[in-house]
Amino acid sequence: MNSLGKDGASGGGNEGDEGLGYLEASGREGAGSGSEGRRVGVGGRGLRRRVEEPREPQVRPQQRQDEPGRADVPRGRAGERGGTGRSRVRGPPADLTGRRKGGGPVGTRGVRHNAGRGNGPKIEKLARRYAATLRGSGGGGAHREKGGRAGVKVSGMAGSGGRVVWEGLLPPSLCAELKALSDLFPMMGYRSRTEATHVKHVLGSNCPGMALPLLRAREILMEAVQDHFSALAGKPLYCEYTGLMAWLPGSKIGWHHDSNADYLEQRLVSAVAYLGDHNEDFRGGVFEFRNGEPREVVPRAGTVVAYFAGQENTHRVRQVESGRRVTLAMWFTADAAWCEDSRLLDTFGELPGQRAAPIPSEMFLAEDGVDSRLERLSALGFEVEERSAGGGHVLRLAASAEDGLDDDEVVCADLAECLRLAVLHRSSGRSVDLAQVQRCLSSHLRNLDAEILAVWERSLRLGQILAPDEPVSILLSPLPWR
Ligand SMILES: O=C(O)CCC(=O)C(=O)O
Ligand SMILES: [Fe+2]
Repeated sequence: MNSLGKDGASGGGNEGDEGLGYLEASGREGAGSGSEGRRVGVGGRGLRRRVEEPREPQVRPQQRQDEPGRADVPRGRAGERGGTGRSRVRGPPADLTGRRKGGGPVGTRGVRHNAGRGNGPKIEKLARRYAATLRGSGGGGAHREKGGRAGVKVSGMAGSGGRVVWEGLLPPSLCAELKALSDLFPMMGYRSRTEATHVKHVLGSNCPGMALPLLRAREILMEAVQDHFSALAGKPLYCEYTGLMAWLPGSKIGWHHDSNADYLEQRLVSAVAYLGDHNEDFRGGVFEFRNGEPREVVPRAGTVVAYFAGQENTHRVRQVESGRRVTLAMWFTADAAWCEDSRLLDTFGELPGQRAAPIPSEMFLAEDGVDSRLERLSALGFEVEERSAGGGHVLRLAASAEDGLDDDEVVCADLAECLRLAVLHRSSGRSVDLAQVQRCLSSHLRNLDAEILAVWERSLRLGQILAPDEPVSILLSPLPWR
């Protein structure tokens, strides 16, 4: 059993999970090739394929006993995701996907990660560092906060059991990078009409360098949470889960607290960073506590809400009406056995990317069979055609009347490359042709991957691999064509 298998947003897992099976899976991107070339983009109805049972556990639904949202969310209805009126790309009907087999939440009380495997000394080092943080905080996290983080506004601490809102904790450029990253890895989330991008998905992809901004943001949140909550909890905290979440139209979550199931009981503190702005990037999706102050958190890029994961912080997220609400969700634990760093280190060893294998397509299929990458491509205004001869995909930016530009197309190795080019093209503007983007991106990615290998070698601890002021950019930095 791969220890990382007991992972996922639910933090629990299923008996019999194969762990990070996708890292060893042989399934190629674009399975189903060999058929005639066909459109799979806008209006192409997605890639129809019979789906193998996934070896990677789907990120499981967090079982919320007290969540009205779960029962009334209809699952598996084709064409239901989104609802923004944009053109839809549909995949095979739900009965062909079979992808949730064995993926439901299973109580795993007593199941623990084999976190110490090969990492005993590293964990001790971590614990020592956390203990030092705790001592350094002078027993008053809140006090430090007030004088602390330059430019960060703090609210909501008084009498709220440690509940805190940091405004401007993540810089806008980092939020933009993370939103782009969420566009690039839109794997199915642990809740209906959501997408999730866990740090392991990025490290295990063929571009581990893209994990840099995620690790940087993880570090910023981790430090803030440790400063504030370790002292309040009276014990050191470890990061237990780090993932980007994209909430699509129709998604919501009813009243719940974040440690409300057997397999979530290790969770002590929750932190959610908002990466986009309410009423600009999306409508709806306001966060609300049932009691106490602050009662409501209106998402703004860079704002972080953090709170103890117990019942005293029962909360909900109101339905997202339109757009894409992207967050960075992190949970923290006092139980070293659940430390995410050690699970990632177990899986990737000293050098991420060395065990990289394509993430199987099943992980991108929603309950209604929609391939989320195709949906993203469609939303960005691209079509994809799967080629029969020589494999690969043709990525096509359809000219629209407003652009006054010709159709532009390029051949990509797989859907992951299609998405990278599409996202980057969007961020660089339509005057750039796709072939130029492709040329620049491939050298940029080589450099990035070399960079992450270098920083990984410099430190064993994930959260320390980036110097605090090191600029991090995967897509949105000035690239050669600008
Ligand atoms: O995205 C948010 O604002 C909170 C999400 C949440 O409550 C959860 O994932 O448990
Ligand atoms: Fe929650």
